[in-house]
Amino acid sequence: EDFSNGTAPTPLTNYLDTQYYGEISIGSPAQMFNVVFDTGSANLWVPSQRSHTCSRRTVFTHNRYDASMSRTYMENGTGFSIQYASGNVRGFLSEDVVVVGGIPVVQVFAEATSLSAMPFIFAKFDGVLGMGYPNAAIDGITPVFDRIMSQHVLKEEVFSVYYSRDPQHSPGGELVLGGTDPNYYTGTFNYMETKEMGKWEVVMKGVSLGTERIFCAEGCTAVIDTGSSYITGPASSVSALMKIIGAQLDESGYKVNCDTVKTLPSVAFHLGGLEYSLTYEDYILWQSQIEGDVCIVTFRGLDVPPPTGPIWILGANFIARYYTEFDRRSNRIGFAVAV
Ligand SMILES: CC(C)(C)OC(=O)N[C@@H]1CNC[C@H](C(=O)N(Cc2cccc(Cl)c2Cl)C2CC2)C1
Repeated sequence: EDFSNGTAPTPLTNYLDTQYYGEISIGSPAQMFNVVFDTGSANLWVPSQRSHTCSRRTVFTHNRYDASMSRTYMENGTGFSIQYASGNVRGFLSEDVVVVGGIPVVQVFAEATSLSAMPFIFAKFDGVLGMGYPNAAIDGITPVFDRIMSQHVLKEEVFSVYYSRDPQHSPGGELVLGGTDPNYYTGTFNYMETKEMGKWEVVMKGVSLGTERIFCAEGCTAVIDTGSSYITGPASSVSALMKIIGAQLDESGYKVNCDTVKTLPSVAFHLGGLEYSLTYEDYILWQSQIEGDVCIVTFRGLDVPPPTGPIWILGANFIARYYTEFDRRSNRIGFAVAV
């Protein structure tokens, strides 16, 4: 990929509208990995060849980084662990040449030696490339995008994300470093300042069902998280919302009767002076399964304790409808209607 015009695109794969990942390389010669570009975190980790738990070839189907095969590998060895809400990753730090969208950087990253079964057993991707701010980075490691910005090769200090809405679509999505891709949005961008320096989050003025603003009426925080599949909100608000639309909660989330889907109301998020509405087409995952069609509602209850919470997390299903530009130069987020 030549990024002579100062922008570097990476095509993404869309797995079931819930996981969007693209290819990067680490090491010389290049070892390829599929990673989620996650604005909700700020570290890069991939599975390690030097791993006891992941070494059972039968179970482990992901690519693993092999330092002994890279002539540009530099040892670090510091311990590393990430505690996700839904699981954890443990390993140690290494340094090597990482190439994203054709741009090479010398990067400190984590070789994962143990991944919690949940949720990584469902992961189609190998690892995670955090696109968050440096202050969110564990072990104070400079994130990949910061290393790229300091090379002054990008036209603008921004990156943009397109997520397709159905897996058959090709490409399943696109990450652009340094700009936006007019092929994937229409109209103009509406920008809003990030709530505080160092997080991809904005002030939200309310959540409406139909025309009535029923949640977050006094204002709350919305995190724009490319690494989350769904929309999460305070459990009490989400369960009230699900009750109104007649969704039932079972072990794998909220479901509605597929016959009622077309009558479901829009849910709107009031951000930066505009209402961003999602129709049932945006928030219902219609899955044809053996025992018949299942209609999953892509909302989840999640209570994040203060001072961080209460927050709403707008994930892949929101980004699939609204093309998103993350602007590090002006610390703002822009939305345009995705095509
Ligand atoms: C506090 C801190 C640790 C920084 O928080 C985070 O890193 N918070 C991350 C915020 N973004 C989503 C991340 C996440 O949940 N997963 C797991 C995941 C997501 C979707 C689908 C699947 Cl299968 C999986 Cl495994 C990583 C892949 C991005 C956690």
